[in-house]
Amino acid sequence: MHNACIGRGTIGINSLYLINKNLLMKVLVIGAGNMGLAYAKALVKSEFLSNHNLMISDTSAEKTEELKKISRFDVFTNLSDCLPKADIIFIAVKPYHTDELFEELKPMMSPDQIVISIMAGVTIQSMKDGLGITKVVRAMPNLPAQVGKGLTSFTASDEVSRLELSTVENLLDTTGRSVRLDTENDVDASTGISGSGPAYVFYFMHSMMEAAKKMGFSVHDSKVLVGTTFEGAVELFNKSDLSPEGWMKRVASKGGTTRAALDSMEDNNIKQLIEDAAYAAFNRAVELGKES
Ligand SMILES: NC(=O)C1=CN([C@@H]2O[C@H](COP(=O)(O)OP(=O)(O)OC[C@H]3O[C@@H](n4cnc5c(N)ncnc54)[C@H](OP(=O)(O)O)[C@@H]3O)[C@@H](O)[C@H]2O)C=CC1
Ligand SMILES: O=C(O)[C@@H]1CCC=N1
Repeated sequence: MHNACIGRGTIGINSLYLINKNLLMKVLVIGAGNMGLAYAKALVKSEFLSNHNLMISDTSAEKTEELKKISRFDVFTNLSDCLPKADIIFIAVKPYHTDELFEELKPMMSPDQIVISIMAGVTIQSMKDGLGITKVVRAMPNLPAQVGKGLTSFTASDEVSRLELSTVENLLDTTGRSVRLDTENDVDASTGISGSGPAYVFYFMHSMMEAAKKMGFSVHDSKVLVGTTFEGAVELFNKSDLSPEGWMKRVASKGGTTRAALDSMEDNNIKQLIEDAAYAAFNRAVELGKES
């Protein structure tokens, strides 16, 4: 059983003190890719950071030049120019870049800095060893963070204080909701559900769009049919306590069209295949942890 504490992305009374305090802190995001940029954009829009307290760094000069033109944050190619100024550092590079990155960061790190890694599978111990610090948060967000509807699960090393954890939670909630978990194994498990999960949804959407196109719909119309169906179903699901099975029963009439589709899925054991896929992602996260 996973124990979770779910943040809603809203600002509580206790957070007011933190907001004022946090306006003074500086955050650095390393890696301006899908996720790093999603966090950077959400953080600069939030109440927790004032302008130019958000720094972002990427190895690609082309990317940093582009970012300088459009962004409200300070952009760096050289980590030595920004890392020492940061209180909180988000690491958003691919797991296979950790060795070279940690080697570069280690001599510049200071013990008060808090590192929040969003890298799949990279363990707290490997970050402590690789960076020579103790305050480490291991987080697993997902892609809807780009539109403020993300889900970030996280757990932290014992050295991160309760107040620091509240700050971290506030920062994570800028991209949606956060779930605090007890163990790193829970974070690996959540990687198999919410971290990788958007891709499973897109897989299902793609399959439905392919079927629609085979039935003669244009790409545009297939997108509208599928996208609107997902949007409506998710809204129903989120706005009630009814289980997915309960909702399935409401759609399916006895002897009707939906029953025919659901029977076909059952016959093909789709449920088991999806479960296997989620476990494949979970197991891969554990494996990455052993490699890190
Ligand atoms: N994409 C997703 O849905 C999710 C991803 N994650 C995790 O987020 C992390 C980032 O993924 P994603 O954003 O998709 O990856 P991206 O490849 O989009 O972004 C990573 C960026 O970091 C840059 N980079 C590489 N090394 C360094 C370095 N030493 N210093 C600064 N920048 C560097 C890369 O440059 P270059 O391209 O030139 O290498 C790239 O621009 C991964 O570890 C992944 O596990 C977690 C949850 C969801
Ligand atoms: O595929 C990956 O490894 C990352 C982690 C979760 C989503 N993307």
